Amino acid sequence: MSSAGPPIQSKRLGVYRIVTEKYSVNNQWSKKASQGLRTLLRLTNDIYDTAGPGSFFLMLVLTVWVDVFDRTVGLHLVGRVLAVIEEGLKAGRVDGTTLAWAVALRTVGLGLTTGLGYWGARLRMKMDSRFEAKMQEFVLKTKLATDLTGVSSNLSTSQAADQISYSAFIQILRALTVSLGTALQLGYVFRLVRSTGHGPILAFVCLAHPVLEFLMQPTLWTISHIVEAMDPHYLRMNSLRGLGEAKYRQDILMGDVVGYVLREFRRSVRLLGDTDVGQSYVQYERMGYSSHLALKIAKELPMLYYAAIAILNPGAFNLSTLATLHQSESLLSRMFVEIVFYVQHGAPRLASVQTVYDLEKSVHEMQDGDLAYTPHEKGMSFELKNVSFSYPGTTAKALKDVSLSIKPGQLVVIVGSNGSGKSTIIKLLTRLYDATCGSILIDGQDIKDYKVADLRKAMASLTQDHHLYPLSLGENIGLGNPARVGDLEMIRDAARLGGAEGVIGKMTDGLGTVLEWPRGLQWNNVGKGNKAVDPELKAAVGNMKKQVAVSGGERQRLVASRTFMRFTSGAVKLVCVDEPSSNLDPQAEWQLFDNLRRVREAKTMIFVTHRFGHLTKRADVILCMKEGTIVESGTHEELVEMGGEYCRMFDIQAKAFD
Ligand SMILES: Nc1ncnc2c1ncn2[C@@H]1O[C@H](COP(=O)(O)OP(=O)(O)OP(=O)(O)O)[C@@H](O)[C@H]1O
Repeated sequence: MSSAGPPIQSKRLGVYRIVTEKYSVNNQWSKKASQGLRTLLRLTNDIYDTAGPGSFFLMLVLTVWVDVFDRTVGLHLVGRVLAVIEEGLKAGRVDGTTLAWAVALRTVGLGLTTGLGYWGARLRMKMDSRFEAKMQEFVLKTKLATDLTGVSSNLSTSQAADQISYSAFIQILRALTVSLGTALQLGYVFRLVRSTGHGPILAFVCLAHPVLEFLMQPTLWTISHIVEAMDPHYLRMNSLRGLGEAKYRQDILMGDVVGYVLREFRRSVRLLGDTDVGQSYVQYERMGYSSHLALKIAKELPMLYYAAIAILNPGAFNLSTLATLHQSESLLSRMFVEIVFYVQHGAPRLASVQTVYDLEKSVHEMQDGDLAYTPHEKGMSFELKNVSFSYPGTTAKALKDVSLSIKPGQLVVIVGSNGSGKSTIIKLLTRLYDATCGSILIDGQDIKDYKVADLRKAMASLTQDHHLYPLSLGENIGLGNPARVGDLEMIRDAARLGGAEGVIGKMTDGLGTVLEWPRGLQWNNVGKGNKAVDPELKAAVGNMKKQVAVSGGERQRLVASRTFMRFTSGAVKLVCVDEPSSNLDPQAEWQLFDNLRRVREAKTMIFVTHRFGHLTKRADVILCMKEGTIVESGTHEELVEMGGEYCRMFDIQAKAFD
């Protein structure tokens, strides 16, 4: 069956289960190779574009020089020096001029090669950074454009994207250049021993060890695999070890469970016994005794060969040829190992480059429409007809056959128990997801017909899910209206309406404060108990660690300010507010809703809330949800009179004040 992937095999090693694909030469091979070639061509082209023709060709020439010519030419020059010395030793007098020339040539060659190698490495480093930045931009662009459905279905791809670098290209290139260098080196060995007829045997003797090592040494790095810790005692040990983390400290101390945790840890260690917990990679690569022995013998083959020649055919080689051959042999063996390394590491990298390129194919799971959205002057209207919805990758229905209509400018409040589908309705109305069944109309037209970007411009949302960006507080608010992100006056106004004035005032850098500056801070050997450490260094780390932090309520105020900033575009026709006040104190909550109410004009407003109060009383329509359906709808008075689900929830809250 062509659709089936390669068969897999599973192996238990120590505490791990290791699942790998079984290698088989099948028709997938040529498909993979041609795909790899296409990726390599695209990658080469991209690198060429980023580096420019000058740097690109210079890098090629330098790499080819170092890998192809240098080693052979270098060996030849060393051989010449040794030959002159040998002749001198035989004759009892060394020809000083010839020797000086040979040594000078070798020295110049060495200097030249070192210089070119250094230059090449610098050039590669520069190209590496430039290309890395270009790929990061590509990945960022595709990630930013990916819709929510795409995000959930492409999780692994986006993880792979972070590991990309142009080293894939360099490794494939070096595999090619080192192969070429090896061929040249072999040619040189053949030429050297042509007269003796030992060329092929010598080549075999030189390559036996690396080839055997390649064939016999199992390795996990280069094959698709899954490693899973299986041993229940090992898993429990790790869980218990995890309880040492700072986040559990309060629970552990207050719960008085230290003794229990330590006792259980010791018990797990006892039950685990001597089961190997070493790294899965190391366990996988461990070889049996006979394989080890075979490899050791293969390594000694050249020495055995020279000894045999010395006994059987003493005149076959002179000393300098032997010395050069000995160098060749170790060089060839090293080069073979290099080829294997570059191929083995280059091929998976190339595959991960492909996954990055594939990102652009899967950006939009949702189809964009082509109709421009012309806003209704009073606000957006909605019509949901028999809408059902399941989140991507799930089968459970978050919404079941929901039908409703919202008129322009209405204030709608959605209430209902946890998990009843309130937030999901908002996500469909703002087209973060498409309904699985049924249809949604905006201003009488199918939501899918509109250009998504147009719709988003006309929408503002404020939920608990919003995060602060790792940018300045000013940008965090200003990005509500990207066109005015630098307008400090507007930002301050928005901060006042969102209740964030106080938070910003507290910060030394005001609107310029960055909360989570990704500094990649690392330190080592400067912690407590290390007496040798300079106290100033310790203090410096202590100071560095301080990140500016805000409380949950302060974060919500900043996020709310961003929403108020969004209104400054004048294009917003729908405001969705999904329980943003859980961390706000009653005064702040009242202020937030009051400020939102003040900007209500020409906007449809939809609120999701668990609290019954001024919002529900002012609502034009309340939708009461239960288990993915709308069970009741109407005004507060109508629903209370109905005496159903809404009335029951309202009574529970009202009783608290009796
Ligand atoms: N991203 C998601 N992936 C899968 N299922 C989800 C996702 N988000 C919500 N659900 C499920 O969809 C159902 C409706 O969730 P929704 O968030 O709309 O409820 P809610 O009424 O807003 O709840 P709450 O009052 O707790 O905020 C729940 O069963 C929930 O588990």
